[in-house]
Amino acid sequence: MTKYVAAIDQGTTSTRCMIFSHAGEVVAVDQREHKQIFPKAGWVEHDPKEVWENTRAVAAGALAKADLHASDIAAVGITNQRETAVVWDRETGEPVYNAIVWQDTRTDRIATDLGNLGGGQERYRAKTGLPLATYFSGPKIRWILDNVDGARAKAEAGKLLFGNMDTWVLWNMTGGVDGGVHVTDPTNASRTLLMDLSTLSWDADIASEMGVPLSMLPEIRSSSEEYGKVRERGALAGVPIAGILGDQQAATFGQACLSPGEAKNTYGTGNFVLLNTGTDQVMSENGLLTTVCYKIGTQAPVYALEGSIAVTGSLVQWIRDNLGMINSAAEIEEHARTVEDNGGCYFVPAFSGLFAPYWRSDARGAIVGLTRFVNKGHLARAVLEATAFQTREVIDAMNADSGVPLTALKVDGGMVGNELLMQFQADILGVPVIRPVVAETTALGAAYAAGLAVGFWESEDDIRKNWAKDKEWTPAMADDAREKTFGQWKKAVTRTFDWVEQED
Ligand SMILES: Nc1ncnc2c1ncn2[C@@H]1O[C@H](COP(=O)(O)OP(=O)(O)O)[C@@H](O)[C@H]1O
Ligand SMILES: O=P(O)(O)OC[C@H](O)CO
Repeated sequence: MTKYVAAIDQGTTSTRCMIFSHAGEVVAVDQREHKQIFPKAGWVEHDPKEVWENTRAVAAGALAKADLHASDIAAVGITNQRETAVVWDRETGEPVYNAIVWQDTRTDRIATDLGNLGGGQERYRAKTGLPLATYFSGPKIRWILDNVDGARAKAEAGKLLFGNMDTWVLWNMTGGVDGGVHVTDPTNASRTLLMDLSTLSWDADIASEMGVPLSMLPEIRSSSEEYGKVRERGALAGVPIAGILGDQQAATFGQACLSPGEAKNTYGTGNFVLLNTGTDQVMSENGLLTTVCYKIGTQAPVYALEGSIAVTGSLVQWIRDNLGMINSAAEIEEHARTVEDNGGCYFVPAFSGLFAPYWRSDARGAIVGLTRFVNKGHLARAVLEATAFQTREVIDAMNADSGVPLTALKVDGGMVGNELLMQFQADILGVPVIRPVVAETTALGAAYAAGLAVGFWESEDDIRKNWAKDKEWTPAMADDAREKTFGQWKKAVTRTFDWVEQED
């Protein structure tokens, strides 16, 4: 009997393959980073072919590290950075343009123009659960078809395919031009601005208004079922691909947030707080998204409220790569520990505008409160505190929308190894912050979706049983100090508004 399940985690900065045991323990990991391409201010691209090469390499790498063969793997799940859009030629398999990444703001004008059509903003939100913003895939597809020579004509002739990274990876893994499967799941489809949240199908009116031919769009299946088998040439040859979840929904699943009212926060390139709302679609009045949390086989879809924050861990990367202030992400904590507090300094990283709860594409980053007193340590603190303050803002919005205050927050992702940040997060929220033993919940969630489909795990109870607490941080800050510093943060945020003129 096969003893393991694999997951491909195609993230914003890297691609990983992880292999898990039945107990949900990590057996092997292989990971490769890909280039971040910044052709101009506000633009962010990835090379889809590099991502696919990395996927193949890490799949082979993880198997080799664990000394396993494809026949030891019961199923593979795919999880991915969401919204990032790839358009490729179905006959050659060649992308017609680089992948336009979720952080990219070039579609500002397209989003504004769509919003100006009759009832735009509200109509989109009511149907798709999303605000019309640069973040989502639909306007990115429109941009490619409008700007790449010959692309629109080819798309209208049925020669081009669209996919988020899940679909691009799945299509290639199942054979590409030789019979690749063109499929997505509702968690990814719900991030395009093109899917009707109630029917889980593409909305023909919106697609037509957006200028996206339906023939380009993948078939929407569930998050947990067999879509196809890995092509014979590849590592993992013949293994069923049986789970797809957008990375934030995968982390929610991997954190066993399987009942209404349970929430998690993932600290990666950005932060994403998801609250499971069960089979109810809760429409936010406070700047959150309504999204599909998961759909297991033929079961009813489960929905979530989401607070998406564009820049958190990537601010630490920026301090490392663009300023050279630290050599590694972990080093930021050492600098932050040299001081008692932020010295009055606040860093609002509105590099891609501001996402939830503001949705301001006209905002840009700002460091405020500077005096000659402020040193490297204060700046390091301000960088880490920015993540915690932004999280507090989306949790406040969530509490207001749901009417039920959160009592504890489960956390995961690359930044949760930062103890200073985790303590400050508990302080600024005023509720405990809890980290699980397996912090790789994104890949684990995709593995669970795939494993459930093939009977490797029997039910969601197996997922609950596998979850175990590693560490908990309890709030230690006085209420007045908390509200004072949070008030200063909110004031700092207003200083970033109205900075850029509309982008063409
Ligand atoms: N100890 C740390 N302190 C602060 N930030 C960290 C630390 N370790 C990693 N990070 C940040 O976490 C992010 C990586 O997290 P990860 O979950 O791997 O990201 P993603 O899946 O979004 O690519 C990076 O942006 C990095 O700067
Ligand atoms: O790849 P990550 O972990 O930065 O996640 C990106 C999100 O899916 C964007 O919505």
